[in-house]
Amino acid sequence: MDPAMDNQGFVKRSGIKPPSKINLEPTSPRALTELPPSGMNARIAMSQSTTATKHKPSGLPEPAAKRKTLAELGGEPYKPKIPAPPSSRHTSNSVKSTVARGMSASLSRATGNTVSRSASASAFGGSMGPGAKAPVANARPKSAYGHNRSKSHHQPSRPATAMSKRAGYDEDEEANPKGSQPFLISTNPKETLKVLKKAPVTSRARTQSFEVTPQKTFRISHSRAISSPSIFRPITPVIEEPADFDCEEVCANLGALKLGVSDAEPRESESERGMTSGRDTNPFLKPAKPPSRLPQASPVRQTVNRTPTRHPPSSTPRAKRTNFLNRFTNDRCPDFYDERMEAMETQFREFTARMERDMQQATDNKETAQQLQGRVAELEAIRARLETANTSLESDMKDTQSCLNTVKMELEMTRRNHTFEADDLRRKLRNETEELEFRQRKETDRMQREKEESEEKIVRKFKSQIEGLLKEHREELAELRKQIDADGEVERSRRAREAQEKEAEWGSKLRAAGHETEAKQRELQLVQGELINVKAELESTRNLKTGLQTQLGLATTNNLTLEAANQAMKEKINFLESDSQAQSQSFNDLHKRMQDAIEAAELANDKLRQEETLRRKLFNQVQELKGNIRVMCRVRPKHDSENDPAKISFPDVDTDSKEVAMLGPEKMSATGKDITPSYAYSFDRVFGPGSQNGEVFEEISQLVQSALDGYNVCIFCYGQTGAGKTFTMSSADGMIPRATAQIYAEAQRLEEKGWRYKMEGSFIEVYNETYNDLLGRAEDLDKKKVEVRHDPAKKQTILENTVSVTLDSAQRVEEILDTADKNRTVAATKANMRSSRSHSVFILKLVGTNQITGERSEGTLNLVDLAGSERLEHSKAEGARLKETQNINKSLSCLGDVINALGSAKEGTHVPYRNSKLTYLLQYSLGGNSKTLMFVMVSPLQAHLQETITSLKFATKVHNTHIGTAKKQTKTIKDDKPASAGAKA
Ligand SMILES: Nc1ncnc2c1ncn2[C@@H]1O[C@H](COP(=O)(O)OP(=O)(O)OP(=O)(O)O)[C@@H](O)[C@H]1O
Repeated sequence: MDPAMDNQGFVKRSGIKPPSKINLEPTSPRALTELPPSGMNARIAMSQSTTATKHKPSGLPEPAAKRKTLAELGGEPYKPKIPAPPSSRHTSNSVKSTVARGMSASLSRATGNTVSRSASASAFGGSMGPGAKAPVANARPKSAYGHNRSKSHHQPSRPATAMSKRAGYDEDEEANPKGSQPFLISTNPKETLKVLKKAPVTSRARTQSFEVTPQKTFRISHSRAISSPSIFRPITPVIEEPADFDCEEVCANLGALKLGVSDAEPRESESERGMTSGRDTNPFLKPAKPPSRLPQASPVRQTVNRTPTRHPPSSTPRAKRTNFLNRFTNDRCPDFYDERMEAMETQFREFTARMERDMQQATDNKETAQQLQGRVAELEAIRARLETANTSLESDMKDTQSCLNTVKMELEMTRRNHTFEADDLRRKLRNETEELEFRQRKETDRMQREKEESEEKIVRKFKSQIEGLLKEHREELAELRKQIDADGEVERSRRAREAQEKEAEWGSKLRAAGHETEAKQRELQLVQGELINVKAELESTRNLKTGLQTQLGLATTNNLTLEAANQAMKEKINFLESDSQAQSQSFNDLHKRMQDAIEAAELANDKLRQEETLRRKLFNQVQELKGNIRVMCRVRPKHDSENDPAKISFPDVDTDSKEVAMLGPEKMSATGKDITPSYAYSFDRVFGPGSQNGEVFEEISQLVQSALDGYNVCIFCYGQTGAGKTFTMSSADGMIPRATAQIYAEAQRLEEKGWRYKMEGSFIEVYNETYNDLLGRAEDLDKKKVEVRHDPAKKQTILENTVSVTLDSAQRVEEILDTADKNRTVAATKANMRSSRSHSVFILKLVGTNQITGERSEGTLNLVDLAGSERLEHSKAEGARLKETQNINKSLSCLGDVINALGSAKEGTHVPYRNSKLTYLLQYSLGGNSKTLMFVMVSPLQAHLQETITSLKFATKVHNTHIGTAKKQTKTIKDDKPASAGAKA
């Protein structure tokens, strides 16, 4: 990793400010490494350009780039070199490379022109010392100069110049018998002097001067025209001497020539101008002034004056040559010599001054280097400190990490404890709610009893009062009758007495009339005539008497009646006059009490209705508290024919009956011990093998009640084949008949509270992902296409092409079950074992209306007997069985997915109801608006243990799912619209 990045990270963590990047750079080993010569120039250029912008933390001067001198390259100990001025560093470098190239080229030429490039390099090395490399790498291969140099490398030989031919200097050949031998000149003056001292000088040579221009010319020139051919044959240019070469003219020209100053690029000129350009192109004949193309830096010029005093004795050919040259020069060009000497001295002084400056700068550089080393040491110390801090931070981080892990573990523990506590609380809540429910039920029963008792009491009381009143009235009437009878008797006897008196009166009258008649009879005779008259008169009198008697009788009767009536009226009047107040008071009281009793009965009824509503509400709240998805487990008993029972225990059978534990087969543990794995599961209720259907139904009866109250309820049995699903759900005393019987009884009971229920039942089978109507005709079973549609607005499922039976009596349920059973039996004969290979769904729609309260409720009860789950590898099913098993497993898995999705508790989560026909059919009976109860059926056999554990795991997953709060589907009657349904039976 980049240390700077490291440091930044460290700063963030520790707050210690790291040194700046620039500050660190010198500490890096690379910064301290010497660059190879080929990289020098680039480095210098870079440092020059970047130092201006870089931050200098210590304020130290930028150390001068250390460059190897040629002497260093040659393996000599370091000596301060004359540095070029900063602005001309690049140029100096190129000068060096040019020098090197020039030298090696010259060498190539000098050694018979057959030396290869490597040979020239080795020659350079030989000259400069071991280990030195020719700086060819620095050369630009495509530069014009380089190109020309390359050309010159391959030149087979330097052609002999006309001048040399013409002059025919034997001395030259003598001094340098192998031809012209150029000297290799170093930029190091001492080196140069050394070379020059060793050089053989002819007696004729007076002055050999050479110059080093900063650009790329390194030239040794000598006055060839006036000296005998010397060893200082010019490297360049090769001059084509004109045919009329005149020594005098050359001297004259030399007078104008400032020796040591020449064309900056003679070689280029040479190549450009060609070797035959004549005198005009000869640089020696040009005025010697620095060309404008030269770099701004003044060229380093090294001039060695080889004065005669330093020459060897004149007896040597070299001395002779020198003397000759001096003499010649002094004789011919004294001014030029003086000027030249002066110039040389000036240059020497300049050179010395520059040497001193360079020495001073070297010393400064050393100091700077030392300071930098100190800085490097400081930075190293900082780095060490930072590393220590980093290490401590890392250890801190590890500690923090371990703390974090501990905290995480604690958090996990707390969470687990919390879950346990929540479970406990939930269980406690459930127990409490159950207790509450129980109390509430008891309270309701008690109130009901009290109400009935009070009603009975009131009725009894009223009855006795009415009876008392009636008795009183009867007695009064009897008395009145007796009195009337007695009065009638007295009247009758009086009337009879009156009649007897009248009779007696009329009898005496009759007797007197008879006496008179006898007297008169005599007289009759006398008066027989008169008698007949009298007889007639008598007859008429008799008639009158009869008439009178009849009139009397009538009058007597009338009189009696009138008297009786009169008497009754009189008595009545008397009676009424005496008791009317008390009687009316009594009647009023009686009426009032009756009114009160009726009002009390009304109030009691109202209260009862309110309590019924409250009971429903409380009941459903209790159901909600119990959870909208509840799971119960039932273990069927072992049949006599079955062997090898599984080890199943019920740890809390005496208390809650909510746990079941299975013991797995014995296993050998890693430590070599026999261990028996135990699998414990907890549900809302666990029924052992001894439980009866009635006991099971008691637990679910409340849910069935919810369907009447307007909820969608779904009860399904899940488990492997033969675990007891059908026995629990559809046997003669299973959940379906019990549920329908309860619903019917409850609907009857609710009638007195104003509820009228309409109940319609359907029985659908899902076999191989197709719907079949189990209440239709057996022959249509596989022909009729049953359609299931949904009404999302009403959240209702509509079955088309199915028979739905109205439950108008308890017997209808039995009929439904019989028909369904028959159809399944038919199907079972058609397809082997179909009954256990299909899902059967009994759907009971309950629509209730209350005319008194105006309420309406729509609930559905779904009782589902699922097909037995089976593992394919276990069943080894093939063909049709394989397809059945695959369809069963698919639909059961879809059921699991639906419950999972419902439990994800995210609003808008997609619930995959459409993935199977079963879940599609139960869409509105599973989920938010419904209450679900799952029975997981368990086989008691060891052979089914694995399948049992799988079923129990699935059930546990369902048990841990929370599917939201169910909503009651109630409306007022105004909103009532008939629910659509399938074909009616
Ligand atoms: N609780 C129980 N008490 C007595 N017998 C039972 C009980 N449960 C189941 N059985 C008997 O076990 C046998 C298998 O039961 P059942 O047919 O109900 O299983 P199933 O799970 O419905 O099987 P399938 O998935 O094949 O329909 C039947 O003979 C049934 O009478």
